[in-house]
Amino acid sequence: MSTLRQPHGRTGVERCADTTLPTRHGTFRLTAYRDTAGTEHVALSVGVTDDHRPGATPVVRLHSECLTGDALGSYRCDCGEQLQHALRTIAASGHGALVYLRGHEGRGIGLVEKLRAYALQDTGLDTVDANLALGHPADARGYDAAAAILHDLGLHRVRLLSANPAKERALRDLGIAVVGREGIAVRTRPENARYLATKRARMGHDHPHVEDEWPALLAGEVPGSGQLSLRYGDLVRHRGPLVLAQLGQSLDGFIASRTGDARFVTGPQDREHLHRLRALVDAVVVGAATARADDCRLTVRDVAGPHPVRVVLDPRRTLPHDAALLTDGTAPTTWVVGPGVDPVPPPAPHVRVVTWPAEGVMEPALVLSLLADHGLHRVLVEGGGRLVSAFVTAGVVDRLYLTTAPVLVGDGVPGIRVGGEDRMADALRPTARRWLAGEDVVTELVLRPAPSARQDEQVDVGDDHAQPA
Ligand SMILES: Nc1nc2c(ncn2[C@@H]2O[C@H](COP(=O)(O)OP(=O)(O)OP(=O)(O)O)[C@@H](O)[C@H]2O)c(=O)[nH]1
Ligand SMILES: [Zn+2]
Repeated sequence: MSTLRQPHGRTGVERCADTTLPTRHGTFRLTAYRDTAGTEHVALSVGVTDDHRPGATPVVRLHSECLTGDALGSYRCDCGEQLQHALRTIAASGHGALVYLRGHEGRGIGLVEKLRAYALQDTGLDTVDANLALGHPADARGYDAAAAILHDLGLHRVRLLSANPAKERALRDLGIAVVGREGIAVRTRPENARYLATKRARMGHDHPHVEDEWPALLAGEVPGSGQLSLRYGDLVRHRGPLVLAQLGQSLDGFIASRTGDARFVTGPQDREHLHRLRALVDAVVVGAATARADDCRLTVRDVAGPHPVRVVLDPRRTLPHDAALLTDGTAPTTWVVGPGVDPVPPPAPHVRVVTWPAEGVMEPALVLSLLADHGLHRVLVEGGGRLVSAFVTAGVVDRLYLTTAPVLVGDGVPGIRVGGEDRMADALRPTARRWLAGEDVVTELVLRPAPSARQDEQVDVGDDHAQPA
């Protein structure tokens, strides 16, 4: 196996080994190359065979080696997350390749020089000026070997995963037809914010960042394959009524202590996630007991976005008149009360009182149809545990977001409870995706798959270890 490929550029490559590599994203074909300068590279591919069958345009990533980011998990750059993200995207596409380019370390200046550049950045220089101060170009990378590898694999026409227009231009010049290019948006962290900003401001990078992704999602678009798009894209794409439910509970299944103290079971990242869900729905629904206990406002504060209508289900009219939902006019409140006398004094102008026609339980399906009558079709059921459990048990919830915090409460207000089964095999085990939110784990359970939904339980939606930037 030793074909020398030198079709367009100066540097050619020789294919040296062909094997497989099982990874967390699935098993890739792993092809090793040595270029004419002696540098060794690898390509991880799926659905790429030597008989070069035509098909959908493959997804390709040219990944520049970054020891600190890829192997050591550095947050100074976004390489590690981009690498995992790209492998996942390529695996999910079923047809594509990631070319891992050695010799590109530090944008081609090498590891030691990159670390010297880091030291200069510690004194205030940005990533471009640090390179220049060391006598290097801002970017010393070449893509001849990458193009030769793509040609060798039969990938002459590609969709490129990159925010760097220079990579696209280089590949075009080397005979690869780039029919699309899409950046990989990863979360900006305090540690890499300046680096990412410099890449955009001084190096022509043009990919959406999480900060840019969110406004697009709010506007009803799913901008690429960034973390937020993966997490919330399905909700944005969803047409028609949508019912979400959310609970944050301890590992042993409680949403509050036995005195009702619920501050705070889960951490700030879960709160941010909850606020994103709120911003993506028309209405949030809580039970009166929760509204009383937490005196919650149910508005969107941790992220940008519109406030949903706040709906409180209060069959016995127990919500006090000074409850935040009745006094804070930031967002409209719909107070659904059981039959009886009208509230005295009359509620504030932002409160609409809706009288439930019957005494007793407010059936979830009927609550949803009442909300639909008021134009509220996308609904988030937020608590407490009994209300969320009732909606889940009634089979009306599309997705349940259950966040578990590494805390043991022992006794308290129960979180999710569904009807038990005798046999484990009969237990509710829906399709699930999960991600870390700081210390907590968010699990998304798809209780009612949308007809067109992808089976994407393998999708890695990224972890939030850092505080929201
Ligand atoms: N010299 C230098 N290199 C860096 C620095 N930070 C990251 N790198 C290197 O930059 C390379 C990655 O390039 P980036 O500019 O982050 O991204 P890109 O490959 O141009 O664009 P994408 O395709 O969108 O990822 C890796 O080889 C890193 O080692 C730095 O501060 N100085
Ligand atoms: Zn890096």
